[in-house]
Amino acid sequence: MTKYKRILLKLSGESLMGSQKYGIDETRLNEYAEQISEITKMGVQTGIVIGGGNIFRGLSGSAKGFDRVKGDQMGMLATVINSLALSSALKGVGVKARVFTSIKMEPVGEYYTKEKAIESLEKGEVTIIAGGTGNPYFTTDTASALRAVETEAEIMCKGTRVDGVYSADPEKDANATRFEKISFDEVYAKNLQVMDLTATALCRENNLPVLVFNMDKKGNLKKVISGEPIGTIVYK
Ligand SMILES: Nc1ncnc2c1ncn2[C@@H]1O[C@H](COP(=O)(O)OP(=O)(O)O)[C@@H](O)[C@H]1O
Ligand SMILES: O=c1ccn([C@@H]2O[C@H](COP(=O)(O)OP(=O)(O)O)[C@@H](O)[C@H]2O)c(=O)[nH]1
Repeated sequence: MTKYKRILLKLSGESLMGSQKYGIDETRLNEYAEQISEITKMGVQTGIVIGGGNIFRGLSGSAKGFDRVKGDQMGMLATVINSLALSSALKGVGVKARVFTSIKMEPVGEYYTKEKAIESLEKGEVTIIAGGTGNPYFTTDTASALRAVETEAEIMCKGTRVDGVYSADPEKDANATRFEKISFDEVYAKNLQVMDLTATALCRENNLPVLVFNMDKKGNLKKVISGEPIGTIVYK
């Protein structure tokens, strides 16, 4: 028995770098594919939105003098590169995956519509939605929240490289403590930076819970789906 029938999994682009300084670490990519394969065997309908921070971030581009909109478009294209890499790794472990893009670029991926994505989920295909929201000034966390709500996922599972939501950034503060659960209002009041405010607001308004967990530990995704107490649940 699984706890969820349909999820939206957000994967961090930055985590895909693994031990590298840039780009895609194949070992990490294959580990992700294995973990996703495990849960598809359990029958969970899985939508995926993946970031692009391992390749390009619009904000860091504009800090170097890039036009922000062009930089964000480069960032969105980076998420397409990661999505193609993930679909190929999934194929390698025998999992059927389909890539949709929020910006028209057939035949790289099919142009996204809610209906086509749900059809793909219902067929049991891993449904990867690339290209962020298609708009600049947003993040892939916001794209994940949006696609989760649109495709009627029960939960957004945010796979990161930390064990959940902490009282402070655990990568910077060794005394930070982890919450087992926390409300969107508290995340906002305490100014916790685990997800941007646009994404947080979208989840809160649509009553979409978010589970933040460490995707870099093998077997964790299966634990999430089995309902084991892991990570932090953010709720309304
Ligand atoms: N209060 C917090 N709790 C957990 N993580 C936090 C917090 N504040 C900042 N972070 C950072 O957020 C990151 C998780 O977000 P994620 O979207 O996966 O990363 P990125 O934006 O680097 O791709 C963690 O690696 C952590 O450093
Ligand atoms: O709807 C979106 C999603 C992403 N981006 C751009 O794509 C980059 C990569 O996404 P993100 O930083 O969210 O990826 P992650 O942190 O998950 O690696 C961002 O910096 C933005 O420049 C965007 O413009 N609109």
